[in-house]
Amino acid sequence: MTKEQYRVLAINPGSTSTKASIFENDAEVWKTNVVHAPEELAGFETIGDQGPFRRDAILAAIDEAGLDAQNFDAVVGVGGVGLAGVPYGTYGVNETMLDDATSGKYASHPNNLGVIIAHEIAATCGAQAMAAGMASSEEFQEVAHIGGFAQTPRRCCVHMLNTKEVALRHAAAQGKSYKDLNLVIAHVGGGITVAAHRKGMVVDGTDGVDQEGPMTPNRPGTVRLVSFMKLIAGLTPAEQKKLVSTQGGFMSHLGTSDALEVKRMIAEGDEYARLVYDALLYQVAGWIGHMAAVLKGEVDGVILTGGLMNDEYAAAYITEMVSWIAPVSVYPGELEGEALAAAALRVLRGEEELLEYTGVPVWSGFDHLKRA
Ligand SMILES: Nc1ncnc2c1ncn2[C@@H]1O[C@H](COP(=O)(O)OP(=O)(O)OP(=O)(O)O)[C@@H](O)[C@H]1O
Ligand SMILES: CCCC(=O)O
Repeated sequence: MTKEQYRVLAINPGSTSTKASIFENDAEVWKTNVVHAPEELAGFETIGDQGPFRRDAILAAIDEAGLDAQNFDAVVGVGGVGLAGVPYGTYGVNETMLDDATSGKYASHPNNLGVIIAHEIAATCGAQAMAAGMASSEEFQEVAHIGGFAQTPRRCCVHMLNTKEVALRHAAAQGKSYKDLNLVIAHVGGGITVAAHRKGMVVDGTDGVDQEGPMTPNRPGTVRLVSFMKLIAGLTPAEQKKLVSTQGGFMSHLGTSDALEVKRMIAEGDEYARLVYDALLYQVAGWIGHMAAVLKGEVDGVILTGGLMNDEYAAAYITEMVSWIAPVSVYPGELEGEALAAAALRVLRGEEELLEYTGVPVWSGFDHLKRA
């Protein structure tokens, strides 16, 4: 039986902070972004070890706000990048999912803590634990899976949660359905991904974690491989991992991953900072062109979203380069809390089925095409 009012807690752990929001039906009544100092996180050996610390930080923030941390109908965590490539949707958190998120079998990323924390908090209050917004959800067309080595297939690792929510709202504002439109959507934030959404399916997209696509504030994106091999020669695996996941992009060129700091440098007349800032935007525009080709030029709109799109200069720079493709719409920031709550509410209201996570990816390779 459906209720008139649902209360949902949404949890979204990122690399340096944990975002949480409480929704009463569609209204966000409280939100927080608990920032974790690097020295606090440095004390944990694995990302999984950070779970209790981040969970307690959220519960303390709810308590400090004088709110009830118990009476939830659902606690929903971001599915993120660390789960199997299952169809996009909203899933009940089960043991298989917890095992995959904990082991880092598919990817070890702070997002993995979303479903773990959701499960723990839901268990204390009899709420349904859910996972939504899996970046790893598999919708690629088959040709997009081929990588440059047989051993390195391409896979989906796109900012699904924010970009699909933005696309749903963009379509609705035009009196259309997301499933009617062909869109190229660039999420330009702390991480950056660019994807081709064909009639509601992400048929191709850059990989935000495996380093493909534009450079980001702290990651390299696609790099020249032979030069890269020279760069990492002599580094340990741990040093290599740190280099590619935190030391690229603005960080490599300018010593900061904060785009606002880069803008301050530019305002003080730093010409190199200007060039590097422009280069990130130039690379985003280039990948938008790539995804327009994936859609064979049949593009109804280009959408720019993410934190960096708060900067009018940045949005205008990309728009100038890609507006020949299709009309460009800018949705600065992100709607991830809203997207998580909306996913949970659709299930609670009976509008959408709560899916069962099997841990079995829908795409598992090309064996069915290979000759014996
Ligand atoms: N007005 C602005 N101008 C330029 N950059 C901005 C502005 N506001 C925020 N940013 C930048 O946006 C980035 C953060 O974006 P966002 O909040 O989308 O990232 P995130 O949530 O940490 O990661 P992700 O985008 O991968 O989910 C930071 O680099 C921040 O400096
Ligand atoms: C989907 C990519 C997430 C990230 O950039 O960390």
